[in-house]
Amino acid sequence: MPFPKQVRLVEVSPRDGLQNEPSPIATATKLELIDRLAAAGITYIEAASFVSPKWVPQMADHREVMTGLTRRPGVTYTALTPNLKGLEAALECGVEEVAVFGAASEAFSQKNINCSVAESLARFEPVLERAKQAKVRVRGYVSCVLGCPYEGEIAPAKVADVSKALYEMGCYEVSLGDTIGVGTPLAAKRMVETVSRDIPMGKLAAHFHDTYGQALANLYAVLEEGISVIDSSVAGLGGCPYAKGASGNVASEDVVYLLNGLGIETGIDLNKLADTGTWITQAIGRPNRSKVSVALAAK
Ligand SMILES: CC(C)(COP(=O)([O-])OP(=O)([O-])OC[C@H]1O[C@@H](n2cnc3c(N)ncnc32)[C@H](O)[C@@H]1OP(=O)([O-])[O-])[C@@H](O)C(=O)NCCC(=O)NCCSC(=O)C[C@@](C)(O)CC(=O)[O-]
Repeated sequence: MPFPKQVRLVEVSPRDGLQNEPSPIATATKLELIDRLAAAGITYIEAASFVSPKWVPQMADHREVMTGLTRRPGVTYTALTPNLKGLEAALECGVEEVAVFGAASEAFSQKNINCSVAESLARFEPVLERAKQAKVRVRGYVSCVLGCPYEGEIAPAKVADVSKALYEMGCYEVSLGDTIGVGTPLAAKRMVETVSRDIPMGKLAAHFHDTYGQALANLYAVLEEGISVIDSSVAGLGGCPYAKGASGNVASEDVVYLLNGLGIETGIDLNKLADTGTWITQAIGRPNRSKVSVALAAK
């Protein structure tokens, strides 16, 4: 299949990128990050997470983040909502889109959201219904699509089952998460090919972590399959608190550089994005894991 002409980047750094940070990050820093990302041309930003502050303390300021945003036209600001409680709180903050998050692994589902995969799907149904009433779109995540920190290998058929359930429930897009970044290109290709038997390719997104340095190769493989939505995180920030060994998401700057080289449009200003990566890593005292950002800064 030819590469897509355009790719939409879903920037997850304010949520996935920061959620695992042990020291509190000021709300003002999060807001500045979100605004700098939008100024660089990112049109879809996952800004916060309406989860329990006991589980993920770094996301405890979700209300302040969602209500403190400077909303730029053409940019969607979204948040994770694992249950009705989270959705109601997000709606109060005027959120226009949310995401539910499930897993293809039973053990990960228990560790991450304290319920089985079947229970999670039952929990998401009223979230989807309420969101529909409120005219709020819902994205679905599936974690551990290429491996689980507790169960090891995950069958593509299991990924397809959970993805199909989310899609049929009303999620407009399903994001396939290699939570611990263990995937390799052939496995990524086969997984996407299996899931796309039930869900149109245009409704799938790739959410790859770079723990084993394979994320860009895996993205290239699934772009060839027709994937046209990619989740990424500036400076490669990221990691899930409930996935031991999970490191950062693929760096947005590296993805944009790859896509530019392939002649695929994103509408993103790479230099501004790289500056944002340099700024946030300095602000929170983390190494910049984007090779492109580091290379551009050294020029
Ligand atoms: C899902 C729950 C809440 C279930 O947690 P639970 O303990 O089973 O829930 P509960 O309904 O029994 O409630 C327990 C307490 O949590 C509160 N509570 C209940 N719901 C909420 C809420 N929405 N917001 C705020 N508070 C909430 C509730 O009010 C109560 O408070 P208490 O009475 O003890 O004071 C919990 O397990 C949780 O918050 N987990 C967080 C998981 C998480 O955020 N993980 C990281 C994101 S997922 C990810 O990173 C993967 C992804 C998406 O990036 C893709 C990939 O890479 O694979």
